[in-house]
This record gives sequence, C-alpha cells and structure tokens, in this order.
Amino acid sequence: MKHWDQFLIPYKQAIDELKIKLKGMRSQFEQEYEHSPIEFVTGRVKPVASILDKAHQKRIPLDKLVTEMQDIAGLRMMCQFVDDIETVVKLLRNRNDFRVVEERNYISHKKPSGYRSYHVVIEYPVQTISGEKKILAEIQIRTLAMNFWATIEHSLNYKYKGQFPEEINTRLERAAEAAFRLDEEMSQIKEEIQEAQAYFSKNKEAVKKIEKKNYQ
Ligand SMILES: Nc1nc2c(ncn2[C@@H]2O[C@H](COP(=O)(O)OP(=O)(O)OP(=O)(O)O)[C@@H](O)[C@H]2O)c(=O)[nH]1
Ligand SMILES: Nc1ncnc2c1ncn2[C@@H]1O[C@H](COP(=O)(O)OP(=O)(O)OP(=O)(O)O)[C@@H](O)[C@H]1O
Repeated sequence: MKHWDQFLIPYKQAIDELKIKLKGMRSQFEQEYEHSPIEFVTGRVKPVASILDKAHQKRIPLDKLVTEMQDIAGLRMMCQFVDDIETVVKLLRNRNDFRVVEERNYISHKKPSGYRSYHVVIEYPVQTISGEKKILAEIQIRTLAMNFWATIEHSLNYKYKGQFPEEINTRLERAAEAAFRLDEEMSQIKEEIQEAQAYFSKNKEAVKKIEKKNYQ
C-alpha cells in the first residue's frame, strides 16, 4: 500500500463516521420536530495535491501534518437560516464523541474576500487496528446562500488562482452582499417559511399513505 493511502486511512474513516453521525442529527430533528436546523451534510478527505500545496504555502513539515493541518478531514453542514448555525454549533459543543478545539466565526467577522461561514475544528478519536488515533477535522457550518457564494468563489479562485480580473472582483463583492441580504430577508420570514414547509411535509406524508393504500 502506498504511503499516502495508509496515512489517509484514519481520515477516510473519520469522514465516513462523522457523515453518518451528523446526518443522524438531521434525521432525529425531522422525526422529533417539524424543522431541522440542518439542511444537508457533505464531507471530503483533502486531495493529496491540495495537502502538498497547502503544506508548501504554510511551511508545514510533512511530519507535522497530523497536528498542524486542520482540514485534511473536512465536513460541511448547511442550514436554511443564519440562526440555525448557532443551534448546530451548540449541539456540536455538547457532544462527547469528539472535542471542539477551535472555533472561527467568519459570520460576525467576514473575510476580506466576502467569505462567511462558521468553522469548528474538532479532535476526533478514530479506532484503528493499531489502536486509537486522534485526528483533527474541520466542520464548516453555513447557510445555503453562504454555501452558494463560497462554491462559486472557490471555482473562480481555482480558475484565476486568486488574481481576479477587476470586473469579476466587483461582481463577487456584489454577490456576497446579495447573499448577505438574502439571508437577512429569509430570516425575516422564517416563521412563514417553516409553517409552509411543515404543511408541505405533512401533506407529503398523507399523499404517501394514500399511495401506499392504493398500491396494496
Ligand atoms: N470559497 C472560499 N472559501 C474559503 C475562504 N476562506 C476560507 N475558506 C474555506 O475555509 C477553509 C479554512 O479556512 P480558514 O478558517 O481561514 O483556515 P486557515 O487555516 O486560517 O486558512 P486556509 O489557509 O484558507 O486554510 C478553506 O480551506 C476553505 O475551504 C474564501 O475566501 N473563499
Ligand atoms: N470542510 C469541508 N467540507 C466539505 N468539503 C470541503 C471542505 N473544505 C473544502 N471542501 C471542498 O473540497 C474540495 C477540495 O478542497 P481543497 O481542500 O483543495 O480546497 P480548499 O478548501 O480551498 O483548501 P485550501 O485551504 O487548501 O485552500 C473543494 O471542492 C472544496 O470546496
């Protein structure tokens, strides 16, 4: 087995386990309440080329990756509303299957790029055949609007390598402002949206029951 495959085994396992756990939080909310603060969850192990690039840029020696690179295992939790983010962060702090080691609030302090998101770095114990290995994982918690903006900006960044032409830069700034206003507008009508969603999901259940009955 190649060195990198072996190094990444606990990170892959952590992502698989954490995706199940965080998606489980969403299912539990859906069962017990009408609204879940978690819309969807994604996760990835950082590509090796990206690990090497970042190690080079940040001057992290390769034998210090485990303690100094926080996002080799990365997860994202998407929320509908800005105040769902705090609910999710509190739930993460209260869990006892991992330990929160750092929090970065890029919502109250957005980045100069316009990036908004809440980052929680956790220390997660992975059980391996050679014993327990503690790894770091970064959980990004953001609204759908924040995620839309960050995804687009990330692709453009990839294309232009951070050197955006003036027009793209201006448009990205305007888009960041529009995403911020969208979040604000949606928060203002949160109750109406949730009532409509609860009505929709109840009706969906009723339709499912009728369909099931007709099918039997
Ligand atoms: N699209 C986008 N994503 C960002 C931006 N800033 C941070 N991120 C995301 O957040 C991750 C970690 O960011 P930070 O909390 O700033 O971590 P850091 O170690 O201080 O800085 P990085 O070198 O960017 O990892 C990045 O790997 C990206 O996934 C941004 O300006 N645009
Ligand atoms: N915490 C995360 N959860 C889920 N997906 C992520 C997370 N962080 C990054 N990704 C996604 O993983 C892919 C590869 O990301 P990569 O690590 O190369 O970029 P990055 O996040 O910009 O990292 P860097 O800090 O090195 O610039 C991208 O599509 C990115 O959006």
